[in-house]
Amino acid sequence: MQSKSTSRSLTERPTTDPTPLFEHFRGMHGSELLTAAVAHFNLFGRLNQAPADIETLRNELQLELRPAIVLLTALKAMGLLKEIAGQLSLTELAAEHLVPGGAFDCGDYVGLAAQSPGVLSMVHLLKTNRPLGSDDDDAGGAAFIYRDGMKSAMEVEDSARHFTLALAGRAKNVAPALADVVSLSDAKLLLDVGGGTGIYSHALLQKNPHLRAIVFDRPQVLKIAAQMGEAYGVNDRCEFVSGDMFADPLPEGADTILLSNILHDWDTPQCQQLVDRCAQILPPGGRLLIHDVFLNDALDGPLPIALYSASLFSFTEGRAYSGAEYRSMLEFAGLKPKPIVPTLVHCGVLAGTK
Ligand SMILES: C[S@@+](CC[C@H](N)C(=O)[O-])C[C@H]1O[C@@H](n2cnc3c(N)ncnc32)[C@H](O)[C@@H]1O
Repeated sequence: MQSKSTSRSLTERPTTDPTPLFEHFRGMHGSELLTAAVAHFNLFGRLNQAPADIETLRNELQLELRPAIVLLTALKAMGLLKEIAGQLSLTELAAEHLVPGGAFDCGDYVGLAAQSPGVLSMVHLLKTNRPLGSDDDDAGGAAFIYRDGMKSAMEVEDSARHFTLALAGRAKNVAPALADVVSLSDAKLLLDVGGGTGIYSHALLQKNPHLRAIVFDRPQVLKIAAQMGEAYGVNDRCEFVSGDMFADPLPEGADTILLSNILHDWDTPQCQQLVDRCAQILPPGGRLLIHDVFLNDALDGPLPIALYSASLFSFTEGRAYSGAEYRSMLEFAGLKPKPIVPTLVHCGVLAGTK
């Protein structure tokens, strides 16, 4: 076992900001969604006829609410659609360049990508509203999410390891920032629900020598979290508890609960269920920390978050939510939201106190 003196540090931020790398990686969803709208859904031709509200549009396009929000949010963030009093219409840019038959229409040019594998896959996902890997018997199951009855990659050692370690790349960079901006000087026990690598807990433990933590996740994932905890020298104050965050009792006694990159994996009823479950076990004065990305309250950007939302939509049953959406979940659960504090890579922390 590594001694504390040689443990790796999670208290120092990286020298350079890795955010552009994440933006380039997620940028592919921009072309997929634009091409889908132009060449598969004829969205610009349709909206050129008349403005429409989201319900009308999604009925016509045969889209459920989650894919419709993902697609329309991205197009608004690209400056192609605007929404006034609930009515979606074309911006000047889209009206001039994306309406079929227009003098300066470039739709056929965008349509060159119509049959590319990424676009076809996105169109399929938008139409079916099911995450990658979840329905195909030959696929390994959905990444990052597990609930009763679902085929999940997180239940199988190799795939759980693969997906969990992939998230370590972001966590190592962002966790020092989270530990910087969240003051846990008065906290005693942190519960990290769906903690994954546990790196956010490990950073908070390194920053707060009096703190103890419980990382709660699926059994195969916790193998990685325990190895990480050892490397970061915090396992004497960190416990690893396995369970299903929807069905099993959450470990009690924590004054602080962390939901880091969890709610964006789920649709709104599951998000509310998780926030409620966390709120129920907090003592008065306790806090729930939502560490995530945040769309504008009008669901019209920022573009990097709108494109990340498409990535979340593809892999999971969730999407990116706005601060307003999260605040209403907290308030519904009886928690008082505080202002969002940025961390890194477009993430921020929104605390709700009981
Ligand atoms: C996107 S990852 C976030 C991991 C970590 N909190 C982070 O920010 O890097 C989602 C985590 O939730 C866990 N998870 C998904 N469904 C779960 C369930 N029903 N019960 C417990 N953990 C679950 C996954 O195994 C995964 O580690």
